[in-house]
Amino acid sequence: MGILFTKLWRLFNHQEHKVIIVGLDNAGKTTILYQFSMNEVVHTSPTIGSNVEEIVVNNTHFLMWDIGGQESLRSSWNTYYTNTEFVIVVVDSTDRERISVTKDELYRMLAHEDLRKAGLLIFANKQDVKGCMSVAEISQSLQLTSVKDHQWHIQACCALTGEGLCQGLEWMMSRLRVR
Ligand SMILES: Nc1nc2c(ncn2[C@@H]2O[C@H](COP(=O)(O)OP(=O)(O)OP(=O)(O)O)[C@@H](O)[C@H]2O)c(=O)[nH]1
Ligand SMILES: [Mg+2]
Repeated sequence: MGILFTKLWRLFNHQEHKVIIVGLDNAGKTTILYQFSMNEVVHTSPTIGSNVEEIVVNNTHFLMWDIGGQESLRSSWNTYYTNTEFVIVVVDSTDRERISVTKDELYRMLAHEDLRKAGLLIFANKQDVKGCMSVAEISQSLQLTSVKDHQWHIQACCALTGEGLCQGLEWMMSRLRVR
């Protein structure tokens, strides 16, 4: 009875799932947010603060916060963590020099109490650029197999064409279904 009630409540309640999109500056976070919300590539400039959009997929509502990734802004990412159900980390797959910085930021985030239950989706973005890091390379650099206390998934994508973005969303939806 309890489970049935919970499922019915979710069905009619249009519960919103909070998502934060983080990653280093220039990774493609804002481009991804507007591909999700408008289905087009917008002209971006570095985000100071954040952008927020509601994305509805098959009656599932996500409230997505895209947060500026410049170094000076990263210390305030934690002000967005409360009630976050999914963290999307966007990686610029062409940026080999800074993948270790992404790794440090990733583990700092995962250790935060407010993100204890959050799922982790990693977008390996800019796959259109020749010579970029593959999903396997990024997984290894980020040591994703050592992440045991969060559900995680890594997805190759190109925010300019939208390729791979839907698969990322589908993974989030699949996590919601098994709850
Ligand atoms: N080639 C290529 N360029 C991309 C892709 N996604 C984003 N870009 C470009 O990367 C640049 C940065 O994109 P943004 O979306 O502004 O990056 P951001 O992560 O929001 O950056 P901050 O707001 O500074 O944290 C822009 O010039 C985008 O057009 C992609 O998949 N491929
Ligand atoms: Mg931005």
